[in-house]
Amino acid sequence: MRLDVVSIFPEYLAPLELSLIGKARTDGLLDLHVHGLRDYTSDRHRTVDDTPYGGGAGMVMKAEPWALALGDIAAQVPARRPTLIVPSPAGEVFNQKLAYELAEEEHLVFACGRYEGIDERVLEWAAEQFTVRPVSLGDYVLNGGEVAVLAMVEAIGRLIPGVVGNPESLIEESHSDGLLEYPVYTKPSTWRGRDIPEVLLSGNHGKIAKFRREHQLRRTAARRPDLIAALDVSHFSKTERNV
Ligand SMILES: Nc1cc(-c2ccc3ccn(Cc4ccccc4)c3c2)n[nH]1
Repeated sequence: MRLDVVSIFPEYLAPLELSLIGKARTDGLLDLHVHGLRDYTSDRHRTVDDTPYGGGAGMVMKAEPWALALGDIAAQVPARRPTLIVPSPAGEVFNQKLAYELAEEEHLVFACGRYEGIDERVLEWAAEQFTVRPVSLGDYVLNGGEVAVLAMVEAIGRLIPGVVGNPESLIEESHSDGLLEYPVYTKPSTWRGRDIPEVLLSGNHGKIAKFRREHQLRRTAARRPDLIAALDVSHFSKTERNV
């Protein structure tokens, strides 16, 4: 997968050189390029923003540098129609389902806005050669798109085959089956007077699976009842429907 990120703070994306995503890049599983938007300006001050039409506080990102940057990227990779992800408070909310969907794409481009956002005409112009998707990280306000891109690239990148060492770990984690994950424990079995659930020492894999499933259901019901409501009844066994 090819990924391009455009930002006025390219150094903000440095964490993507670390850990699993960094290794995936050196292994050639992810082809990630970060671009500085100011490289697509032509004035002495490398201007990327201006005052908003209609008035109001703050500044808006000018369209031309974005069109030059995105046009350059699209020309570099004559792939199938790239998907342009535009982090925005006004976007569809990112979740594991969208992460899986985007992990299937050949080429993702991320446009990190700042200030009060990007001139809307950029998204209209980009729709000619990109599939444009405004995406929110959640219902809270950030100062720009970079943090959202770090989160999305990690969530998407780890789903690419070969990035995560043991693909089985992708199956049991939170949200992969619509439920939150069960509690996990490791040595020592007694820690500061606290024991782990005895069943986990039993070696009885059926009982352990049952314990874990029950705790997924309890944890999800307690912390995220909205996820329970969203699940189809076929997701639950007959006994679980009465939990
Ligand atoms: N989930 C989520 C995403 C964002 C986000 C994404 C990109 C940008 C670019 C500028 N801002 C600042 C901003 C704050 C409020 C209203 C308009 C712009 C951004 C915020 N906030 N929260």
